[in-house]
Amino acid sequence: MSADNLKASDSIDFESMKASINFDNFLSAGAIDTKAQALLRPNPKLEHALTNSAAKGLPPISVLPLAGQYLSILTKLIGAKTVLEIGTLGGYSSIRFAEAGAKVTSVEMNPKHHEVAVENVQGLDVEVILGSALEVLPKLAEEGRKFDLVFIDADWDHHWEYFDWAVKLTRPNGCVYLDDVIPPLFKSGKVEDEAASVFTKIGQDERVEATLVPLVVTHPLIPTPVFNGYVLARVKE
Ligand SMILES: C[S@@+](CC[C@H](N)C(=O)[O-])C[C@H]1O[C@@H](n2cnc3c(N)ncnc32)[C@H](O)[C@@H]1O
Repeated sequence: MSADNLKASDSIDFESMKASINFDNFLSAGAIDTKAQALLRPNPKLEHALTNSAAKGLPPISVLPLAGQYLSILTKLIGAKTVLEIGTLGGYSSIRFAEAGAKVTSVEMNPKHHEVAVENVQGLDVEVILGSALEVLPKLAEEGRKFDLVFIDADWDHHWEYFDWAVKLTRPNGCVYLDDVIPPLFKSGKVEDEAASVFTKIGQDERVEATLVPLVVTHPLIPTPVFNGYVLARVKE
């Protein structure tokens, strides 16, 4: 469908909409992102976490500030008091959840990342468990642990396995946030059936209702806008 196929209506600013339907608009993603930074407030704990993580040689792959703000808002909106995070890195997103009022349990397999995260989350209600997620999550389930929100942000090869455990570990009407679901679809260079299977599996999972939230994101270290997205699932009662 081209922009010209769209019908004008009294309630829609059709000219603006037409102007916004242009593939080249993606080239402005960086400028829009820069403007949107105005939504953020200074946060010394987060700034310290980034500086300390960089000084200790951790990769700059924590959630971006606006995404962190989103996680904070989501935590508050659903009144999450307990958050499970898979993939801690230096604890940037853990800090977001904790400052939003949740007790955070975060799982990290890399000892160096674990050590830096423990430094960065000092003073907050964050437990960083050192271990591989597929070993730690069954133990948490055995202990009968349940969380209000599970945030999955580790490697991309085990999305379904993490999601499956996350659902088991989420209380009824809690939610699972599975990050970075778009880039793995391009792993083989094209979006093929088998790569889409995480959507198929989640779609067939009667324990949840879920949706894809697609995003265009910009990262200071990546020259082009990135097509990314996450799955947000509600665990049924
Ligand atoms: C993208 S980073 C997490 C970023 C963090 N959530 C943030 O926003 O600050 C991914 C982290 O997951 C960890 N990781 C990867 N595979 C893992 C696994 N199987 N179990 C636990 N942690 C894992 C990596 O070592 C890395 O620190």
